Amino acid sequence: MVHPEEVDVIVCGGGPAGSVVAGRLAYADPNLKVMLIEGGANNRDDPWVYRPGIYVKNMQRDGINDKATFYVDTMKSSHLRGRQAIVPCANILGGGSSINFQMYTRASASDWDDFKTEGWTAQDLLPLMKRLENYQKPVNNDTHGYDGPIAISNGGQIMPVAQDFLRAAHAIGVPFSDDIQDLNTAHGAEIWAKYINRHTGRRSDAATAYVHSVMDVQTNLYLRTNARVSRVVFEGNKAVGVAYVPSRNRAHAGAVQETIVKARKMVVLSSGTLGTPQILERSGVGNAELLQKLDIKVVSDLPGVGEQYQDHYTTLSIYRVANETITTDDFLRGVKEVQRELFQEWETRPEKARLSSNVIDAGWKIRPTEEELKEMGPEFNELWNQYFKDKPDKPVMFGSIVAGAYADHTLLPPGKYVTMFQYLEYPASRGKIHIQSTSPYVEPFFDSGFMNNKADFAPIRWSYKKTREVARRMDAFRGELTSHHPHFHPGSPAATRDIDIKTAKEIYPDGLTVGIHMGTWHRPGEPYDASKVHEDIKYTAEDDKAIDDWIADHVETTWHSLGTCAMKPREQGGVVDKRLSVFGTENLKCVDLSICPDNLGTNTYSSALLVGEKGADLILEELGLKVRVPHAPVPHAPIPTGKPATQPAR
Ligand SMILES: Cc1cc2nc3c(=O)[nH]c(=O)nc-3n(C[C@H](O)[C@H](O)[C@H](O)COP(=O)(O)OP(=O)(O)OC[C@H]3O[C@@H](n4cnc5c(N)ncnc54)[C@H](O)[C@@H]3O)c2cc1C
Repeated sequence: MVHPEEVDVIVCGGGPAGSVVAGRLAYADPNLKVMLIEGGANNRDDPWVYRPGIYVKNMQRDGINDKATFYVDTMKSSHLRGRQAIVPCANILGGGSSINFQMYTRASASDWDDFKTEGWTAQDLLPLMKRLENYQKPVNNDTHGYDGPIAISNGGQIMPVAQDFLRAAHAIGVPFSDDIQDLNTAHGAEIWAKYINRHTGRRSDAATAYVHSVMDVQTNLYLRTNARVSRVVFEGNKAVGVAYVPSRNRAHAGAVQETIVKARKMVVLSSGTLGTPQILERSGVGNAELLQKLDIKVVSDLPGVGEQYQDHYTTLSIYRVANETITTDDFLRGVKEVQRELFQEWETRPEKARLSSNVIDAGWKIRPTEEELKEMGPEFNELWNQYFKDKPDKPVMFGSIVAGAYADHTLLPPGKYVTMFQYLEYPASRGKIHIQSTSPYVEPFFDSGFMNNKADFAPIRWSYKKTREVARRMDAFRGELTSHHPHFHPGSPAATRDIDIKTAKEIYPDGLTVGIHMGTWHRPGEPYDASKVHEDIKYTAEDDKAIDDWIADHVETTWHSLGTCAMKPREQGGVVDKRLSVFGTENLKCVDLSICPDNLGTNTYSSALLVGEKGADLILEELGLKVRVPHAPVPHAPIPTGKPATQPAR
């Protein structure tokens, strides 16, 4: 079908928020013509998207995998000891939901209330939180939904180390809960749910749920992929269309070749926190000074565009576990027979398969005790008093356990591992992104801002210690992978200890060097016994410094970008109002996580969907329409047992 040159609404960017808006609008009225323009490829029936267990491959930066765009800090950062941080972002239909780790969490109620915007309190949003969910777990509260397009379950299998983690977490004072995603719990551990449909074993991505579902039953949703939106076309300050270019400029001598599509009613920017501000700036919406330097005609002077970039910060520490532990290491290493077995299992029984999981089966949200706060220094205590103290629903850190090493396995010794992720949920640091050229092919100036506020070190340091205490109390624990821990002084009682001799001998029974004495290179120990661990490790100031250096050297994105087109008053640097309309323009909205004026303590897929649902309601209201529920049936609903799941099926 040749696509029309004019439609009613154009949605730019097919991530979770854009997919919700395009799908909800098109389904609400079959006469409304909606076009969704996505920079990446179509994700439909891509087995490297819908099989949950292979998600780590999406982070390969090998020049072949182009499901992600890698934003790299333009400048070296003194806060990262001279390092440049890298923030991978989705570049595929479905956005982050096609490549993410599928971990299901939700923001705390006070996070939405803190937006201080009419219509956006947690209470206002609760019906929309329920509307989007097809929650497939038993639960004891009334905050989840059961008829929505996005499936949430425990996946095909739960690894035994998850229970080991929960028992150890309980031993250090973090209680078990059946649902810490109830919008209120800020200190507790749980079996961590996933965006996986328990009936099909497939990833629950936003494009399948909201876009393909509608395209299967209606003809008014036009999908254009591999097309990068370069700018919004204005008449005066009214958005009347967009210009897009091929995502790769490998013809026309690299020149920018634009195609224009007209929008009769509205243009919606949903290109994500790092994409949307670039489109705005190329269109003449942003800091007038910057735009004039690039010879861009100013449509609306909004200095807040591209500012206040936020993320969550991840550090990870890797532990050795007993050789009999079930982990994904051999699958990830590429052991042929293991891969064959797991792929075959998925093809025949995807709903119960080991690959129908992200193997991140347990996790926690934690807040420090009064005693722990005393050790966290003045900078964090000041932040605590302002931000956390009176909001008992805000966790300071998240943590989760992966049954395997989240690392390049060619760099690791043989054996089995678990990875402890530590996530800082409300960093005080801020970054920015701005275009450097009018060309959509030129990389922007990017400053992740990671760790540029000193207050962010203490909670990560505290959390590293907490997860280490949990690891030591797990039955499976067999030591620390020293390369993936802080470099403590070898004489310090806090120094890490690698694999014990017994476990090492099981790996290399005929090895001639197992357990040799070689100074500080090896610290083989007596077999570990978790039942004898009662005391926490004590750290000196020098040890804390080693942890802080490790944080600066290794802290990474949690891929939870938000905040660059904030919904707040214009005079405070705001970019959109409470209806998500861009200040100083007409018929132009931003609907994605760039609109968050403050951080959200959650893995952000749920929030992006929610912003999409809210945006869809606001737009439909302006168009005199109403959302139609339930949404169109999601494709790939139960795959008949025994049939290859790669067949297109409804
Ligand atoms: C690797 C990774 C792991 C993650 N893990 C989790 C997790 O386990 N759980 C969780 O809850 N969240 C996770 N997230 C976060 C979550 O996926 C994101 O918060 C969410 O996808 C953000 O949605 P969005 O719609 O705001 O933007 P995005 O998902 O960034 O979508 C923006 C879309 O716009 C497109 N685009 C960009 N520029 C243009 C342009 N100029 N023209 C046209 N299209 C454009 C992009 O290709 C993309 O498809 C993860 C994200 C990543 C990247």
